[in-house]
Amino acid sequence: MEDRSALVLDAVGLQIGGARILHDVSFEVATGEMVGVIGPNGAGKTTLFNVISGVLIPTSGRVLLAGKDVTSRKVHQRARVGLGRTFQTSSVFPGLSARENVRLAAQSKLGGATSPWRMPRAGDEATAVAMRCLDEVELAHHAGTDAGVLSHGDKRKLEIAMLLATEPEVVLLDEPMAGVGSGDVAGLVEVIRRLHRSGRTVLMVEHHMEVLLGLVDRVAVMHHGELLAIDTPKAVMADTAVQQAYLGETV
Ligand SMILES: Nc1ncnc2c1ncn2[C@@H]1O[C@H](COP(=O)(O)OP(=O)(O)OP(=O)(O)O)[C@@H](O)[C@H]1O
Repeated sequence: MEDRSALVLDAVGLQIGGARILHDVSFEVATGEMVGVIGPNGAGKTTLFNVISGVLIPTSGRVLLAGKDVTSRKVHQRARVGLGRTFQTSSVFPGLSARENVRLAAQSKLGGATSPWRMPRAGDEATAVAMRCLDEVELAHHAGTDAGVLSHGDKRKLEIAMLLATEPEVVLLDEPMAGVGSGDVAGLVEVIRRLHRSGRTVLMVEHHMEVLLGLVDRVAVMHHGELLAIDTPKAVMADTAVQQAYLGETV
């Protein structure tokens, strides 16, 4: 399976001081697959994302992206191999329009220069990419709107558009539903579903269980820094070890 895997975690461990934060985590995500990551508070989900994206370097084990060992590579180097990530907290520039936000992300991919008058052609191309990405997340009608006044749901869509502008093959979504009003959930779910249908590989941490279970192909369950289970949503929810881990919490 390794050669058709977009992402491989091979016995990944992270020790900080005396604390064992991740222990022997191994799983593979196939190209085009969507996998959800769940687990009780403090289970290690964010740390796992940090290890995959290069924010943290594991103290043992390997991380492979598209077959390449990226274990010791930095965040921007992993981006070059096709990894993109959104964060729990909003990363948009509130005083810039939605289009400008995506255009800057596109420009960073197209050649680094963020000054539009120095690279007019790249600027035009970046604007075209920005409009295409905004369209993909159903936000084209807000292209000229300041990002700061968008609803939480639209800000999340904008972050996904900014991510798409960097053309990632593997997309990490960190709690995309966090802070999103109930009226915006369905639209955002549709955008994430479309990301998946377009052939991208998606890994998503999400506390909104109903949303997650309805979207993903498989669910990875973290508990005390270990991978407790990885299977279809139905099989995972029927797993007694998983139910035990969530005892006292709502699954
Ligand atoms: N830099 C650090 N030093 C020491 N302990 C840490 C560090 N970072 C995280 N931890 C601990 O590692 C564990 C896993 O944290 P992590 O944030 O990855 O969990 P999580 O599953 O994302 O939790 P939540 O659902 O609450 O966001 C927690 O017990 C946390 O306190």
